[in-house]
Amino acid sequence: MIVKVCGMREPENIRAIEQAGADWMGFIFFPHSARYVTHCPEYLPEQCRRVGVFVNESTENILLKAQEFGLHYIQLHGRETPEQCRKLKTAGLGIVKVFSIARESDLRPVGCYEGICDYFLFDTACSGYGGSGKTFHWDILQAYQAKTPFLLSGGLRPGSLSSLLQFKHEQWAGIDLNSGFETAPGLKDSAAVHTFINQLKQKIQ
Ligand SMILES: O=C(O)c1ccccc1NCC(=O)[C@H](O)[C@H](O)COP(=O)(O)O
Repeated sequence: MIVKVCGMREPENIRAIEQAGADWMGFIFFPHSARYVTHCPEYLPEQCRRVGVFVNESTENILLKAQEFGLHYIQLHGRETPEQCRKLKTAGLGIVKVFSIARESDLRPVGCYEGICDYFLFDTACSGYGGSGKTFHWDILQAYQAKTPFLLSGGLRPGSLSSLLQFKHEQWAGIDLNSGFETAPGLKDSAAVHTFINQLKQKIQ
C-alpha cells in the first residue's frame, strides 16, 4: 500500500514525514494552492518518491521543476491531454493522472489515459483542483474496470482508517493524505501521520 503525503514544503516537516514512513511525498507547483512551493526546500526526502503536482502547466515548465526537485512522478490535476502525459513519460518520469469524482460518469475519461499513465488518482470533485478536504462516495469506484492502479484521495483524515480497511478493489494501490493531517496549510502533524501509517500498514500491506 503506497502512502503519499501531499503538500509539503518545510524542511523539518519533510524530514519528520519521511521518518513517519511516507512512501511518496507531494510538492504542489500550482500558484493558487495554499500549499504552493515557491522555492526548493533546504531538505528534500531521500527515502520517499518525490511527486510534483501540477495544474494545466506547460511540459517545458514541468520538466524544469522535475530537474530542480529531482521528481520521480508528475501528478496532473487539470486538463492535461494523453499526449502531454506521453511526452512526460518519454522524458523518463512516472505519470499520475488525477480524475475528480462525483459520479460514475466521471470515470469515463480514464480509458484515454490507460497504458500511458503509471497510476490514476481519484480525488473529490470540487470547485478548485484539489485539497478540498472532502471525501467522495468510494462505492463509485466499483465501476472502475481498467487496469491502471489507483490511489484513493480526498478528505482522508485520522478517522478514515476504519472505512479504508473496509474498502476493496483489485487495482487499489495506495492513499493520499493532505489537509486532514495538517496543523496549518503545508504543515503536517507528523505524529498523526506516523500513527495512521503504522495502523494502516499493520492491516494492509
Ligand atoms: O492541496 C492542494 O492545495 C491542491 C491544490 C490544487 C491541486 C492539487 C492540490 N492537492 C493535491 C493532492 O494530491 C491532494 O492531496 C488531494 O487533492 C487531496 O486533498 P485533501 O482533500 O485535502 O485530502
